Amino acid sequence: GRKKTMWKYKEFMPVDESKIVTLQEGGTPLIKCDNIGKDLGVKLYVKFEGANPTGSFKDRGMSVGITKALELGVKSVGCASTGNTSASLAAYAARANLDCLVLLPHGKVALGKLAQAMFHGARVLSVRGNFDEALEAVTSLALMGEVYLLNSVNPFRLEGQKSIGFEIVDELGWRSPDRIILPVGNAGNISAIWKGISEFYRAGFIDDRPMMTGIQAEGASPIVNAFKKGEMEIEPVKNPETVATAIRIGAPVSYLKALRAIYESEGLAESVSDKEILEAQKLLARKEGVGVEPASAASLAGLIRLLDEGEIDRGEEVVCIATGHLLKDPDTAIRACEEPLEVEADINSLLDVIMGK
Ligand SMILES: Cc1ncc(COP(=O)(O)O)c(/C=C/C(=O)C(=O)O)c1O
Repeated sequence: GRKKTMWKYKEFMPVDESKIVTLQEGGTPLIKCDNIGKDLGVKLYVKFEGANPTGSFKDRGMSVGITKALELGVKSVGCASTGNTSASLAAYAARANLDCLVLLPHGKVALGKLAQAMFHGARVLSVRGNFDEALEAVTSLALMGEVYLLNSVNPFRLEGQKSIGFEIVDELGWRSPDRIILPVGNAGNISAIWKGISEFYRAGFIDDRPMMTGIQAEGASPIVNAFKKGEMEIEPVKNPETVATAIRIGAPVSYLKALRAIYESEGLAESVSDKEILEAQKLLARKEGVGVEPASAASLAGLIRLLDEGEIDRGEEVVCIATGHLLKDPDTAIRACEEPLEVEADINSLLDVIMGK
């Protein structure tokens, strides 16, 4: 049978099947997390998107996006990125033999992602500004026809990412969990997952839909602010700040789709502190063996916060989307730990250390 990839659902993808650019993305693990779930009193699953070819959910959207780029005959692709989009675009562009230009916010990109964008051969520009300013700049370039824009403002990206929703309901036995919780930055992913699940709902494959719950970092939470006021317009955050650099975004391009997904699904939006994010990141790694980058842990941090606030009921079945692999941001991981102790290689020195002398 066909390898477990997102292309199991190719009939729902808007691409000509013959020339798909793929690294066998998708088909990621849905990991039951009873250790943490029991403590919290919920039935907890983690959808581990770190298992994708370049280590984040972006690969799903890039596979469709680059396939369409070839269909459209473009020669060069581009994006602005907090890191993972650029890593994924660089890899898929290389595979499709397309030139690739990425604009990254200077000094604010996690090491693993920067290494990937550079090593896969993208032309990397380090922009003196934040992600939002970089996105504005690359969008102008795209409007001049210099590059084909593959940020999540490009609908083909969402057509790939909606497969996260397909896989969750398929794996649960053709039914929805009570709630899907995920980190929200530029807000493409929450919109895409809601779209996918709604397509299966309208096709009659499932007869219920989950509550979509978006989590942002306190220093970068324009969508949460709008949700709490019941509004459909956002106030962009001028200088977004968070240790979770993947979601250090102040003017999310897909905010309207995201708010619609949250309201339509009777979901929620909440923000969490950097401290809560880093604690949740460690909890996943040390209680479940699931290694995720900081932004991905925002989904668990949000679950904990919302349970404490009584916004989420004990006993709910919840899927947290872990959007990127731990290795993406090794600096933050190492900074959160004790310095390794240096020892001599001889047994006596080791025994001294092990015996706590
Ligand atoms: C690990 C991780 N978790 C969550 C998000 C937020 O998803 P969206 O709400 O769909 O933006 C991102 C986004 C990254 C970029 O926007 C980029 O790479 O330019 C991410 O890398």
